[in-house]
Amino acid sequence: MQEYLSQLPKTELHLHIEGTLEPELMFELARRNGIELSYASIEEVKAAYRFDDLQGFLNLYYQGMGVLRTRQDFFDLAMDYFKRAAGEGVVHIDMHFDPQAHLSRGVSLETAMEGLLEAKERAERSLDLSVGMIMAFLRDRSAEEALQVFEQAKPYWERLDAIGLDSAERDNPPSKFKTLFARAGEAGLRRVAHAGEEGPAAYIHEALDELDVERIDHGVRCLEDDSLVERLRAEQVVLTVCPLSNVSLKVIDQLEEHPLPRLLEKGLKITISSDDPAYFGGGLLDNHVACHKAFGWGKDTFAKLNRNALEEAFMSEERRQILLERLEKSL
Ligand SMILES: Nc1ncnc2[nH]cnc12
Ligand SMILES: [Zn+2]
Repeated sequence: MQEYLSQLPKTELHLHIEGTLEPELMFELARRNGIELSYASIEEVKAAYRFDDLQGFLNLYYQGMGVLRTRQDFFDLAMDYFKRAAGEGVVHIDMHFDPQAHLSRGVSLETAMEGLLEAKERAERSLDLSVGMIMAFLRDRSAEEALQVFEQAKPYWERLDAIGLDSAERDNPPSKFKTLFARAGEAGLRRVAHAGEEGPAAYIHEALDELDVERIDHGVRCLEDDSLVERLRAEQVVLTVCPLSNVSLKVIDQLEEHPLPRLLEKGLKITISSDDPAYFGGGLLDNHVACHKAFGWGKDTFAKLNRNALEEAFMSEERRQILLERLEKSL
């Protein structure tokens, strides 16, 4: 099965590029930029990656990305991940990135954008990988700041696929960002949002109704509301579920208890992703292998999850057709 899962062309719709920062690269970038880390060794960093909840993780995630200073750092971060992902059979990644987390520590939008865009272009030329760009906004910061950053990013709008909404979900409802999402829609951008990870099922309804998003990142708490489940099924709204992330952040106790099998049984359009692979114990292939072990899923289920992801990915129709055909041949 491991071999089948390795060669299966896999598509990831939910990945934070800053969450791919492996401790080894963190140390290298710290050295390059003359930054003193609060960790003495790579082992110490890894030992710190035990979280009680989303906020516990976010504190380390924002701290870790402090080593990213130059355009080259952003390029290296992304390229490092793209190579690893392509090496394990990932053919497409829709990548979130968090400009506000860099602006707030004095790193310009241009520095982050130029480094990430260069890595995307290099990967698309030199690896068998396509990359979608999702500019994410931090929901625990103000709506005014988000709008201001979105306007500042105008020179890059045509190179973005979508905007997203992430960071601390509790008490930061989607409706807070209604104006931003309307503005992004007018600018021709697609929209996605994290909802129903730690926040209530009502936030999923709200993201659909008030932000007009086309997919929900996580969404696992939809099961608390039968009418919502029925709506997600009828509209075939894609959920980008992140199994290892949910275990790491204690959204669920253990993978065997994850609602994924129930979500599939209910006929929802499910995909799986790695979220922040450097922090949550593995990339997209590891998530596949863990689900196989926990749920006993066979080839058909994994084919379906990746077909779903390919159908919804931010990529050209030409590449989608090529990859869909390749997926069918790999079965
Ligand atoms: N799992 C997650 N939820 C919310 N915001 C995030 N930013 C990075 N990973 C995240
Ligand atoms: Zn996420």
